[in-house]
Amino acid sequence: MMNELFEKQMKDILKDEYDDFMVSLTQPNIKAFYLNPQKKNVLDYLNQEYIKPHVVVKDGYYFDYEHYPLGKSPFFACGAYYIQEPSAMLVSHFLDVKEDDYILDMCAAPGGKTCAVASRLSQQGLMIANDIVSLRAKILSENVERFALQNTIVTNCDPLQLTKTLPGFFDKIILDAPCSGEGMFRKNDQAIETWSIEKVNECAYIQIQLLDAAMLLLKPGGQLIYSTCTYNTIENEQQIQYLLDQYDCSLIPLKKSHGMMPGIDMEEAIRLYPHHYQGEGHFIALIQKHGEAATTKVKALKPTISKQNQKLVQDFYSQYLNLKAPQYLYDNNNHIYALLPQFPELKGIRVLRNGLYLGECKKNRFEPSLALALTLHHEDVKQSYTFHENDLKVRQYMHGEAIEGSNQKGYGVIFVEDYPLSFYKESQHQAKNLYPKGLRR
Ligand SMILES: C[S@@+](CC[C@H](N)C(=O)[O-])C[C@H]1O[C@@H](n2cnc3c(N)ncnc32)[C@H](O)[C@@H]1O
Repeated sequence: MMNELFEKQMKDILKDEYDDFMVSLTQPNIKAFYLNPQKKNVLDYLNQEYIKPHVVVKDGYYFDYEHYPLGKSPFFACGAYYIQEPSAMLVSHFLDVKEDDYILDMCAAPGGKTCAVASRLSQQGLMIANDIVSLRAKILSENVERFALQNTIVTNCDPLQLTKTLPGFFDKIILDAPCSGEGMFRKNDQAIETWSIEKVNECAYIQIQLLDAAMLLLKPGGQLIYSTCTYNTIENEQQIQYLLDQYDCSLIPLKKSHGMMPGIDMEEAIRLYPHHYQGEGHFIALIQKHGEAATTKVKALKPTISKQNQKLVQDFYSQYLNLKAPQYLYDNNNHIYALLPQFPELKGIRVLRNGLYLGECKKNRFEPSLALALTLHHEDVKQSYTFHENDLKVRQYMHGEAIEGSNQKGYGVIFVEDYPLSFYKESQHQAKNLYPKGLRR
């Protein structure tokens, strides 16, 4: 049952379009995905019959999830694509990403925008993806791993904490704010049930704190993209107006097409309604912070690793990979990460992932991680098994079974077509399963 206050609000906003809007809420929602630019030729392996290019997002596609459940394909587990709602995709689409930008995704879980944007950055760029809720930050971290991102740090904190450590540090900030979720009513019945005007006001209060924090964290000359999946003006245009009144900044106009509507008395912003645009409800605004860009110096995170653990990692690389071990290693209680030199020290902040997690040193050996496997190519590994997408062995492996082997003893990688799925460990003609228990199905 729709809330009467919500209905009145939507009538005020939409006027004679209100009935069309209500009809659109009874129609099925639309699923979409975008390709991982780090994984080549993925489209060649997908069934074109069930996918259709997104109207504006490069490498974005709609798909027929009833007939083609892409979330269940092993390609999904290989990080070949990310499944994301087609309106949400526009946020990263409208952010002008430079390869070496330093970017913060303040409210990042489960990671739809983080993965889209960080996969467009080079190894000189940096993404810090944060979420305040620890369980959600963990899911974010798993998605960052699946997408094979090496330039990304995952944190779990109140973004206000970051303002002390990294003021004026970021070229771009994504603030996909927690909101009252009116735009999700078609997708999620719970969103309807939990809506109230009190919730709108609570969200607006948190959004203001986050916007103030974002302005502190942003470099002069940097850009902030703000989005919500809700329709009321309190959480949208009024928040942007607050920024324009309080800070030296302006709106960058977003190009509208395919039924994207302007903000209310705010032409530069975008409103998405399901009766106009193929996707759920959304609001997006892009803000330019004025001022001369200056480089903020922050303390870099120092690589630290014992000689013994470094040797274990190097021995693993020379024995099993055709790659040199990464230069900057960081040892957190025998869990080894590959840092990039631009990673800042984040004292007092809960960090879940400091760049690429390589694996664990234990009992005088190095055990490689899934995260490392997911970054590899055929030519990077000394031994491997490659299967077609529909090969029963892939299903068996993902289920946790060992598979019959014919390679040398030791570690290798299972590939599904061109994409790594997991390490295995061979002994006695068996490729033992190293697919993490939590992911088996
Ligand atoms: C709309 S969702 C983000 C979706 C995400 N950007 C994506 O594209 O996958 C909002 C997120 O904000 C988080 N959140 C709520 N309050 C927050 C706060 N004060 N600081 C940071 N994150 C917060 C929630 O846990 C939730 O994961």
